[in-house]
Amino acid sequence: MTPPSTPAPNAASAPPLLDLTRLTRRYGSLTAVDDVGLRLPPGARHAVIGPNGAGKTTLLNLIAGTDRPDHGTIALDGADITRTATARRSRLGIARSFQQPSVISELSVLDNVVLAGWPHHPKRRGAWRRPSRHRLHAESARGHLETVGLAGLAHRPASTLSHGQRRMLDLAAALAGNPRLLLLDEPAAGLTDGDIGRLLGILGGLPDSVAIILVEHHVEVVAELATEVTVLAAGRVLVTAPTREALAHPDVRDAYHDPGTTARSGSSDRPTPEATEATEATEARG
Ligand SMILES: Nc1ncnc2c1ncn2[C@@H]1O[C@H](COP(=O)(O)OP(=O)(O)OP(=O)(O)O)[C@@H](O)[C@H]1O
Repeated sequence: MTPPSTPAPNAASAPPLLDLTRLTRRYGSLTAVDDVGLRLPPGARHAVIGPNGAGKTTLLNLIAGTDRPDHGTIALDGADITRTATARRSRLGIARSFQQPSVISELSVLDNVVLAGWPHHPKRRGAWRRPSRHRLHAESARGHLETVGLAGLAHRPASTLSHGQRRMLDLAAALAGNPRLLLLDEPAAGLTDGDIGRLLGILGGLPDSVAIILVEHHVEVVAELATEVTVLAAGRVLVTAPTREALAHPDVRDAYHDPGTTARSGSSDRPTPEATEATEATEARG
């Protein structure tokens, strides 16, 4: 499974898919995201890692538009979207999954995806009173359920799904908007090894037209999926580099070993043994 790492031939002249410039978000005296810059080409496979409280989720919130920066800019395809509403960003192709899967338990698995895709569907108007259009929505939703391996459970109430299945449903709902940029917040959290394997297969199989920013504590997932990694520490970019380089970077190891310099809360995600294994695995691959 080799994610796309080579930009398209005209990538040098085209604007990056996403361009973050000096992005800063403060909560009172705490600077959660501090002067962050990041450029991603279309189809990027990019991971953001860092200790608890490093600012990873806040960064995703700023990109998705559910939070606003105090300073800095966000551009999508060269257009400034810093002040663009979340719903509009979603229609422009930014989708996300959440740390806690956002699933509507009362609805069926299929209807969760239909609902998520509704605002994005070209034939959404009047679909509620036109069965043929309703069928179109259901067909594309079924396609996304197939992608995540839930097609066989389409008519089950979402409340009956396991944690791993809810995560896959959350992913199908994110895919329902046919995103160009998929923001994934700890998609492997709480998954069994088998589920993580399935997740890797699904994400690895997504087309190049979908760029991914992956926030993840499982370093082996990062090593498998990402071609480039940004390490955040106390809101700042410690390093952005190709995955193997970033995971092996001495500052990264120091940061994870010295919570006083980076982590504000807890240190459960110190990936010391995993990072070492993942780095070795990445080195072995290439
Ligand atoms: N709405 C908020 N109000 C005040 N402080 C906040 C808010 N959101 C986040 N923070 C603080 O900003 C810092 C960064 O939080 P964030 O959730 O982005 O970190 P993270 O890297 O995603 O952490 P984790 O890995 O634990 O999810 C933390 O100190 C957090 O407590």
